[in-house]
Amino acid sequence: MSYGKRRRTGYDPASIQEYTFPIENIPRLSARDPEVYRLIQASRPVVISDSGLINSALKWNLGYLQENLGDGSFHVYGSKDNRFKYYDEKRAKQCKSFPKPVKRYEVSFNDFLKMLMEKKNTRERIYLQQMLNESVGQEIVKDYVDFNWDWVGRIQNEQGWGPLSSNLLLIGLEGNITPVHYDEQENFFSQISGYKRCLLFSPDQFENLYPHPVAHPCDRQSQVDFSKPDFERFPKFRNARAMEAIVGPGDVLYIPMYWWHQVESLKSLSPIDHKLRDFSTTTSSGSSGDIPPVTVSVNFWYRAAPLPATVKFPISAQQRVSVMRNIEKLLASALGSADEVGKLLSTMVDGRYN
Ligand SMILES: C[C@@H](CC(=O)O)C(=O)C(=O)O
Ligand SMILES: [Zn+2]
Repeated sequence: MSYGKRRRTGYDPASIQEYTFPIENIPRLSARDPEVYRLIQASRPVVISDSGLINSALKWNLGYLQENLGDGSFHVYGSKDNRFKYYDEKRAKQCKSFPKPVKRYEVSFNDFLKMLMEKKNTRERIYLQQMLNESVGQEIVKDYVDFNWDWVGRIQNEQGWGPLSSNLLLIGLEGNITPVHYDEQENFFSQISGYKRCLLFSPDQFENLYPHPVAHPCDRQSQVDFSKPDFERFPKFRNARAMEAIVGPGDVLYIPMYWWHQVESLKSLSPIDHKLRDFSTTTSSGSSGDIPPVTVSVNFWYRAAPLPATVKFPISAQQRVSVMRNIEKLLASALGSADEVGKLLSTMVDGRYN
C-alpha cells in the first residue's frame, strides 16, 4: 500500500517489494528551495535533487574505480540471501552462540570484481562497503575534493553538527537489502549510479521496530524482517508507517540521526557500461560474460550537534532513544552482565508502571 505516486523512473517497478505497512513519499526538492533547510532544521528527511554534492563522482563506474581506487583492501560482505544485516565484530566475538548474518572479506578491488562474477552463479550475494581512506588513487582524491563541500559545509555549520566522520563507499548487486536500522550520526546519503529505495521510519517508532538489545552484536538493527514479519513476537510492527524515497544518480537523501532506514538496490532499466579494462571475464569457476549490474552510493556521516545547554520538555523522540540506550548500558554495567537487564526492567515495571 503506498500513498501518492512514487517518484522516479529509470528502475523496474517490479523490483519494488510490497510490505505490510503504509508508505508516504519523502519530499523531493531542489537545493534552491528554502523548504529543504527547514526540513533539515526540523530533522525531517528530504531528497535534494540538484545539490551537485557528488557530481564529480557520477563517472564512478567499475572501470574507472578499478583504474583509480588504488591497491588498498576493501571490506566486502557476503550473504546467503539478499539481506546484509550489520553486526559488531567485537561484540560477536563475545557472543559465541551468535550466528553471523553475513561473512566479511578483506579483498583487492580486482578480487571484488572477480567475486561479483563468481557470485553471479552462486547463492552468495556480495556487497562492498568501504570507508574512503588515504589509500585511494589521485583521481579519486581529485573527485573527492570536487564534491560540493560549500553546500554541505554550510548545512553542517548552520545545524551545528560535529565533524564529518566518514564517507562509506557502497557497491552492491541489484536486489541487495540493508535491513532496517538506525545510526547515531547525521547522514547525507548520495546516489552515484543505479537506483535505491529508501524506507524511513521516525525515531518515535522505536516500539514498532523492536531493535536488538544495545549489548547485542546487532545493536541498532531491528529484529523485524519486513519480508516475513513475526507479528506474534512483534505485534506493534502492525503500527509501523514508512516514508519512502527512490534515489537515482545525483540525488542526496538526508537521513536524520536516529531515523530508521532500510535500503534496497532496485533493478535499473538501463544497464550501465562499466568500461572494465582487460578484466578477464572467465574466472576460476569458469563463469564468464558481463559483470552483473550494481548500484553505487557514497554516504556522508556527520557527528551529531552537541546536546543543548538546557533540556526542553517533553524531550524529543531522538532524546528518548538516547536515554533508553544509556539506561541499557548503565544497567548492564551495574549488573555486571547484559543478560540480567531484561529481568531487572520487568521487575521495575511489571505491576508498577503498567
Ligand atoms: C549502508 C547504507 C545503506 C545502503 O546503502 O545499503 C546505510 O545504512 C547508511 O548509509 O546509513
Ligand atoms: Zn544506515
